[in-house]
Amino acid sequence: ATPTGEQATTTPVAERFLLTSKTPYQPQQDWHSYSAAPAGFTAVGLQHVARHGSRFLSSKGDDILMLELLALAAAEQGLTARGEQLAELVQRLHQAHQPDKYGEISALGVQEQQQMAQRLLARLPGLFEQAIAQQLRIEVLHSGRERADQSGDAFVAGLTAELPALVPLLDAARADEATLYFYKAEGSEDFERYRESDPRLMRVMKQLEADPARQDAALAMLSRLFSPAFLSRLQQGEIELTLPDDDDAIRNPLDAANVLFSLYSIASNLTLEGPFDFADILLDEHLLPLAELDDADSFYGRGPAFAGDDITYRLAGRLVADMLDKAEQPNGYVASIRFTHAQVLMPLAAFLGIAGASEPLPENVLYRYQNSPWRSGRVAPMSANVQWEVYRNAEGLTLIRMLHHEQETAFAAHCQPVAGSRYFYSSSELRRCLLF
Ligand SMILES: O=P(O)(O)O[C@H]1[C@H](OP(=O)(O)O)[C@@H](OP(=O)(O)O)[C@H](O)[C@@H](O)[C@H]1OP(=O)(O)O
Repeated sequence: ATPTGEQATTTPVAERFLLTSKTPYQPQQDWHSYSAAPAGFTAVGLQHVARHGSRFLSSKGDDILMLELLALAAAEQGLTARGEQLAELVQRLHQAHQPDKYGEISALGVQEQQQMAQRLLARLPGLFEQAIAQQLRIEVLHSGRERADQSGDAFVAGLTAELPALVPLLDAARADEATLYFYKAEGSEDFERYRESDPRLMRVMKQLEADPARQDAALAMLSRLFSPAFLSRLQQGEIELTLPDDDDAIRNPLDAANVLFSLYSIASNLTLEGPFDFADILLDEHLLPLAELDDADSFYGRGPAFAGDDITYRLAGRLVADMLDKAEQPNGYVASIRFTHAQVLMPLAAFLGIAGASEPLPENVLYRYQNSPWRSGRVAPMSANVQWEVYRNAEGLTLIRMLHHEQETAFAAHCQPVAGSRYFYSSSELRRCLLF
């Protein structure tokens, strides 16, 4: 997959971010190729925010529902040989989550975070040596949820394995819901209302689910696994599988296909616990319409969404203000490192105006892969991150260079970099162009 854009026709389907928001992390640029800071400026700080690393299923559910559907089919001799292969695979995937790995980061997730920390030290060695010499501290913040806290631990382990002298400089990790869980914290009532009942959102999601091509892909996917007799029972609404404390359910072929898509995509995060290989079971051409639906759900639910309305990303302004304040007033800290969720990294990228992550759609244009560059696999893969390197000169001017998944990235077009540079912005310009 190309970090900047996607050749719609030449990129193999498998590279079209089929794993959507479950895409494991890859750094998008080698730091050796980063542009040099303007003359007279040295790195003095880092403001970092990352999604947690690759993980297990966020909660029990999709595994249980699929096991129940497969058992129901098996009891009616309604499984094909491939369906029996799937049943064995899903059983192993379920077992890998026991006794309670739901919501935790996986071994791959630990690796992603540790290696990101090691690349940070490799690209800014002077910054951390200076911090040790001047006893500057590192603030560690997370959303309050386990996988975010675990990711902070992995990142910190990556730092201290290389530089043990950092250990006494690290604050104890603490939750900061206002900036790292804002979509659920107080003040998020308008956003909650949008998610639950906005008529535009309800309309577009209903349209996308009803799309005949998507319905056909779901049926084609399932017809490789279940007998025609069982599938028609599912189509007639004779099968209803629900969960006690979760609104996920299987009532029709699209529900079943979406549950299968969720298991297929999370398997990519569990390669070190697995392997859980869906290659013989699912075809990319059936997965693509489901990935598009999942991306649409994220685009409208926590991405740029509808042109002229910032309801889905307005609250990210709290985090941007926190990052900017701490970049300008370090108060004895060299870095703030933050660990959160896709529900923060998606709106943050929209708020910052990052190209490919911030283009909304007019209400009368439905999200499709053909008419939007937005892909959750590109905007918020696992371990997605925004890093602001803070530079200062002898006059005390503060510049910020942004990295998005470790790629040099411009802020919104209406933010002006300093003369003669593409990626370095004064903090006062960013305050003007982002927060006013
Ligand atoms: O895909 P599921 O249903 O697990 O959705 C998760 C979110 O995962 P994502 O869809 O973003 O890949 C999860 O975000 P994460 O960054 O923590 O992985 C979120 O915390 C969780 O609540 C689910 O989101 P939802 O919107 O509540 O379904």
